[in-house]
Amino acid sequence: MGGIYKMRIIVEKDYQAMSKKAALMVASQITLRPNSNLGLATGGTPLAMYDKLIEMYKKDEIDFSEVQSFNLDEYCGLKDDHPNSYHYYMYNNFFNEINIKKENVHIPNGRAEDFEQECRNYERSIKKVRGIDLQILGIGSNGHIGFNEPAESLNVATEVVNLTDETIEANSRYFDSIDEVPKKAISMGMATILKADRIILLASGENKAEAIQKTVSGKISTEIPASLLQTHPEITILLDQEAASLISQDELSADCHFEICD
Ligand SMILES: N[C@@H]1[C@@H](O)[C@H](O)[C@@H](COP(=O)(O)O)O[C@@H]1O
Repeated sequence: MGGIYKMRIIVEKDYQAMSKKAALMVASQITLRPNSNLGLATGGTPLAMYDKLIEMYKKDEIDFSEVQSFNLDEYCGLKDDHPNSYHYYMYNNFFNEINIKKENVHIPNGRAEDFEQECRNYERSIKKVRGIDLQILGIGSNGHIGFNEPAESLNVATEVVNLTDETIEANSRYFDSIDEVPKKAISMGMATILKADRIILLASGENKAEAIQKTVSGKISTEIPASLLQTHPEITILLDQEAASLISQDELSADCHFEICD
């Protein structure tokens, strides 16, 4: 079989090399389609990718003027200018340094008066632009993507979600204390994510190795939400060596492409 359904796993030697490759992939997408719709992620992992994209923009190698962006998620209850809100993160780490138009930036409103309406509107705003061309994802150490936490069933569309204790604890490293971490967030659902034409999942470091091993293992479980990515026709898993350290090549499904870069 030619195998159009092929998961690509690319292992780069370290975090910087992984981030550079991710930035090049995003840049190619924008070069091919200047009015691309990008799905964007927060967290520590994509920070160096954003830095590299800023560098490329400053060298006139990419133009974001026609790009639309859609963030995966936002905490409920934090003001946009709270240093831990994903609004603040995106402007502070990326948007303020590039020429994306403010009206083309979409981030769920974690302080909406009517959350259900906000979630429906968010889904509608993605549909209105004919969907996401390229979705960037990180992964939680429990296998979550966006804020789709391990559970018996997962949300299809954008919804308000309860964060698990594990996620609250993991994300408390960005807050002054664990009590300050919001307990709820708005997150794109699994179908919202899986509808993207292309997906790149980034993971770096040993603490992601187990989640990555389960994500690519050839089995799907709602207890590892990222494992559903194995059903996507255009998925690239971009890793550093530590994050890839528990992958056993025998476990990978036959149509998986595995590549180790020097
Ligand atoms: N909702 C975000 C995810 O989108 C992100 O992938 C994850 C991992 O974050 P980090 O990259 O900091 O490990 O954290 C948060 O929970």
